[in-house]
Amino acid sequence: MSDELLKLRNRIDHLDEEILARLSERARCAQRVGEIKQGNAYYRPEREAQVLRRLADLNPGPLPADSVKKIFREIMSACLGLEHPQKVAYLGPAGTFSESASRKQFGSAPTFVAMTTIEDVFRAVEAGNVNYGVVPVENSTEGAVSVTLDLLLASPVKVCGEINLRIHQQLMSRAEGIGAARRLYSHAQSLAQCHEWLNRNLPHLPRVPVASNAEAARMAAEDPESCAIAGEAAAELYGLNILATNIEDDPNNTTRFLVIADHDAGPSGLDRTSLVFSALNRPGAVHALLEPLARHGVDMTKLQSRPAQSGLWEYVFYADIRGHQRDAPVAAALAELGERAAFLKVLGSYPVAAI
Ligand SMILES: C=C(O[C@@H]1C=C(C(=O)O)C=C[C@H]1O)C(=O)O
Repeated sequence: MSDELLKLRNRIDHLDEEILARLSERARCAQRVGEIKQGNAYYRPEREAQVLRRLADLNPGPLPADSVKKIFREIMSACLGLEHPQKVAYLGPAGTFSESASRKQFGSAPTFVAMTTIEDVFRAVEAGNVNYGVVPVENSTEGAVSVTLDLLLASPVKVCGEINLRIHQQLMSRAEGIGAARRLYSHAQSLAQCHEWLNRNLPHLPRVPVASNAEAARMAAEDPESCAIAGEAAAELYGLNILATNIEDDPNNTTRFLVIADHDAGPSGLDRTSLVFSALNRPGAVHALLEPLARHGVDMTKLQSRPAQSGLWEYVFYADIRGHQRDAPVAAALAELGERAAFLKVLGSYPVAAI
């Protein structure tokens, strides 16, 4: 081994010892924070977002800010686990994009529980069987997830976080090439998202829609004459070879998830608030409701309508606005909106996705 290589490796060993000593000190601080919280919510998404944003700003390189955030995401995950072990429910089965989104937000320390339906995720949080739930709320190409919107209206849970996940689709199989494949499994939505790529590259391979991407990967693991389209996590879980990467037709395809809990988040300095309200059925009613937001300078980042369960042609509106409900302009605008609306429910304030 060259002298220089040896020296560099010794230096890295020494730095690792320093990092480990500091990590242990950090973990002891977090343990003490946990004792001070005395059973109140241990997970503080606003604080985690601040930590990630601050370190990304301070980052001197050469590591990219994204790598720094991922490393600190795991450090905080382990520290939170020391304070109190966390349980997170998501829309299963294991290996779906919902699981990847959950890990992106919580790191790998919690116990992740796969649920069969979005409603089961809500019920698990409401019953206190888990601390947090992760549910998809909208996709950049498919639009809103209406089941989630309806459950948010009816359920007492709060929104305490958001997660944006880029959806990358991978072609995978047990074999090392596509030659022997007789069929392709995937969820119908993923087949649609890769439609053009498939028409170009595998026009004659029969496409078989199944219940989820993860199920497609599981079936491809059992059937050597098949392949599947799913996310990277599913390939890893079922030991499949990735034959073609990122085959989705729209490279910006993103799904937004919400984190639900029995509490929302404190102000982080860069927040969003989700609300749902209904308008009286008269001309100009929606405009009158939104007017206070504009007057107080509160930006709206989403407005979506859904038919109300109560009556024919009555609508409820889901809005996301910038800012925390405790920020003065947001609080003033919400108070006025509440007076004018037939119904207003603030679903929660939470930090804008930091990772
Ligand atoms: C240490 C704390 O508890 C948790 C762990 C954090 C961390 O490791 O930095 C940050 C926020 C909390 O989710 C805290 O609240 O400060």
